[in-house]
Amino acid sequence: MRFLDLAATSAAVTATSGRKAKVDLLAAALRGLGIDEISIGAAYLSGELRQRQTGVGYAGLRDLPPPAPEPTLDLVEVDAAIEELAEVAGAGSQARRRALLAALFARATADEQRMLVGLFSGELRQGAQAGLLADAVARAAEVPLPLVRRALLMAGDLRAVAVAALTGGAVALGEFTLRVGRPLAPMLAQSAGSVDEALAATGSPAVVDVKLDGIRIQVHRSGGDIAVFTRSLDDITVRVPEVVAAVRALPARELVLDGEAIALDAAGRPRPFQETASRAATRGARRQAAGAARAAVVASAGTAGTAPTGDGVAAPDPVGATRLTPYFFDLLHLDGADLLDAPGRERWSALAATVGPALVVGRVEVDTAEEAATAFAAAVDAGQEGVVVKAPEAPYDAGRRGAAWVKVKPRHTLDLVVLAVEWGSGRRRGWLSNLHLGARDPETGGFVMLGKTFKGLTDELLRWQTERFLELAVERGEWVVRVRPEQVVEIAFDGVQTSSRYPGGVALRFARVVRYRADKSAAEADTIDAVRAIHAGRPSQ
Ligand SMILES: Nc1ncnc2c1ncn2[C@@H]1O[C@H](COP(=O)(O)OP(=O)(O)OP(=O)(O)O)[C@@H](O)[C@H]1O
Repeated sequence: MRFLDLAATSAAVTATSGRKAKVDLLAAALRGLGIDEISIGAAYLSGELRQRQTGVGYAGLRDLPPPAPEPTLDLVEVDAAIEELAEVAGAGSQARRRALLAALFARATADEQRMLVGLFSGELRQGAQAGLLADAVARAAEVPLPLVRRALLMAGDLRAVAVAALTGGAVALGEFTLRVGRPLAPMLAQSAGSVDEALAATGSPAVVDVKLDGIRIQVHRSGGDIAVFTRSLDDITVRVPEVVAAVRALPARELVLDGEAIALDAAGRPRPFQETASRAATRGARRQAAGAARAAVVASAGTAGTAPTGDGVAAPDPVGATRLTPYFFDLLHLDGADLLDAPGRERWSALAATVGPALVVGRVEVDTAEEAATAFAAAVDAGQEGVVVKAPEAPYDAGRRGAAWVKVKPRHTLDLVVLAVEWGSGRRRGWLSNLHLGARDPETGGFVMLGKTFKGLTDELLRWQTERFLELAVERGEWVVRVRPEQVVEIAFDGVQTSSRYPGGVALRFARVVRYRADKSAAEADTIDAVRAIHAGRPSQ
């Protein structure tokens, strides 16, 4: 396929507002791809390059050569040129990279150049696009959408799924099953303002789990090989040897466990979240592609105290003063048996029998709202973040945010995306301070602004965010710096009010920063629908 045709599709998708029309455009483009172009085309249509690192940043995209008058590039050529660029290393690499980039851009027409800039800068990478593309793959391959979604959750890799669907149809998609060692998208929770609301969503009886404010861990064990993945499927095995050691001691050969790792003080109460988070420090860690993740489980993880690096050299002890304790709340695989579709109660019995009472989260079964309220109060008194109310019989819905898990915290929080930042004044002069906050709009793939805040920012956060947002800057005005919508921030607020000031018609009351979320991408931020649900007093997605 000509690169120009793909660029035209991408531009048309952006310019079209209806979801169905977008999916139609994407499906038509997918159908037009040759076998060796599917992986490349699927990546470009979701706004990504196939190469994770190219060494080309914003600065490298200035001063490009004038566009070519006629289109000559095809997809495979563009991908090969970028591959060559990505492989440049060693002395003189910057100049060589610049020359290769200039050569590629000189062959591209104006529309093609725009597409290339979007791909290199990451501006085309929008969460909703990946969702649309799953629909488009189903349409183009004429297979049921749930099959594509399921394969995607198991593989975590849209390109592989697109290739399978378009070349082997439903049969090939069926081969993406749970594989020990390959991380799968974790099940997510809806959010409610009270335990009553949560119970209304799950039904009674329900189980009420303590919600630990640590880091989500998905632990895969195959014999002596153990790998630990975060919520965003980053491999953090070498960073958490104490988790590896705990799982190594369990009496099972093959396991996939879901849980939370948390730092506790001597009295068993949670230490501040930042301490736990610093141990995982996933920012910059690369998301594991399916293949790399498989390799990770093969590279046997170390025992507590030392952390072998990839080449077998012992790295300094990552545990330091902050020891993490794992607590598990789900079991997805046990010694050859997949448990994803088994009822929650069965998964819990198998989990408790395998890991023992010391390593499971606190859970009680409740029949009434009063019992649930008591469990909630006990969790909060113990210094925990809240509870997750769960429907006891529900299957494990990988990657879904259904009504079977509903979290309740004593205060509202949302994970929003920073759209722009204002320069501070007075004591904050010279620092980027007031954040413009946006919720994700799954319909358009864009973001809807909900308000601004500069509250809750420590000096350390101000320093960090000034550096971070200058990195993400796309337009530097005198007062406001517009940024690429990539940084997720957790915001606490007192309520949602109707507002004529902001485009979504709603605004947050007393928004303040809780923390930056390095473990979430903008595609996973909360949606405008979730904000509207809070406004209307319903559990939200
Ligand atoms: N007992 C538990 N059961 C399920 N999830 C739990 C439990 N304890 C802590 N958690 C954490 O709560 C999260 C559930 O909320 P959600 O799926 O919305 O993810 P999230 O957006 O990361 O949530 P949050 O920011 O509230 O932690 C899980 O990702 C997990 O990390």
